[in-house]
Amino acid sequence: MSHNIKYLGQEEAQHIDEELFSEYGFSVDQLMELAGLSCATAVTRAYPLSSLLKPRPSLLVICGPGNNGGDGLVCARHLKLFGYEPTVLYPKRPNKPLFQGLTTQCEKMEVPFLTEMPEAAVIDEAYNLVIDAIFGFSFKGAVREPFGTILDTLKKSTVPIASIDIPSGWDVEQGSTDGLQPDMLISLTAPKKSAKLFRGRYHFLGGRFVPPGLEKKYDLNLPQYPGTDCVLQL
Ligand SMILES: NC(=O)C1=CN([C@@H]2O[C@H](COP(=O)(O)OP(=O)(O)OC[C@H]3O[C@@H](n4cnc5c(N)ncnc54)[C@H](OP(=O)(O)O)[C@@H]3O)[C@@H](O)[C@H]2O)[C@H](O)CC1
Ligand SMILES: [K+]
Repeated sequence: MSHNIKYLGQEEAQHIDEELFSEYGFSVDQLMELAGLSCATAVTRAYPLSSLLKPRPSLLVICGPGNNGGDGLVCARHLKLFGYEPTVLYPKRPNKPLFQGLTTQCEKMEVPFLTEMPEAAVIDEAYNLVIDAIFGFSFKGAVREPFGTILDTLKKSTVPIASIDIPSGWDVEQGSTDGLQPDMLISLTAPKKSAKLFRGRYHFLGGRFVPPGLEKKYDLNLPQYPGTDCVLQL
């Protein structure tokens, strides 16, 4: 789609996020729910149940320690409601009611949690898709464990990866030459600068919650979402 949508720098993305909470009155769990629902919906568009190659509609959702990981938990819960079989790996869990609640919600939805990262060959055998909810727009510096090992394993796996907001391990603005190469990217609010280097098949925009004043202030120039859809293919 040809549209002059703005690609955000890291600080700009963080400022927009802060303003949504401070000036515009949203709460984190509200936006996370909408972001995660967008991600689950985008996955159903790119990988409908009928297109999956394995007999069971199994997905592996890997969640990191920040809000990107929270989006992943919400996404997993909605994908379960949509008929998929997500399994979650959540190795570093923040001690905060928001994330504890999202974890309980997944458990009550009978979404299994793994205790360790499977080998690449096991992932290839068991899952149709990996959802990468490890790092979002606050990622900085060299990857720290256990996520370095997790990302190395993902690079060895041949299962397609759908990344939420940023391919994890990529610099938010500069990307990465030897990093993950996801098949899908779901940009939230607006794409980040590194999204220009995305070479996968599906780029979706989600997070249909931006008030007009904020869109104008940051010149986001967002495309119009069709009808009542919460996602848009870019
Ligand atoms: N406005 C929106 O569009 C919304 C987007 N949402 C999602 O939120 C993320 C951004 O969430 P945030 O919590 O700010 O940050 P991250 O999830 O990217 O990650 C922060 C945690 O990651 C750890 N971290 C950072 N760098 C490294 C590294 N090099 N190695 C290992 N770990 C790293 C960091 O750890 P600390 O040690 O510093 O604690 C953080 O814990 C955005 O991308 C969207 O997905 C919201 O859901 C809704 C609004
Ligand atoms: K990610």
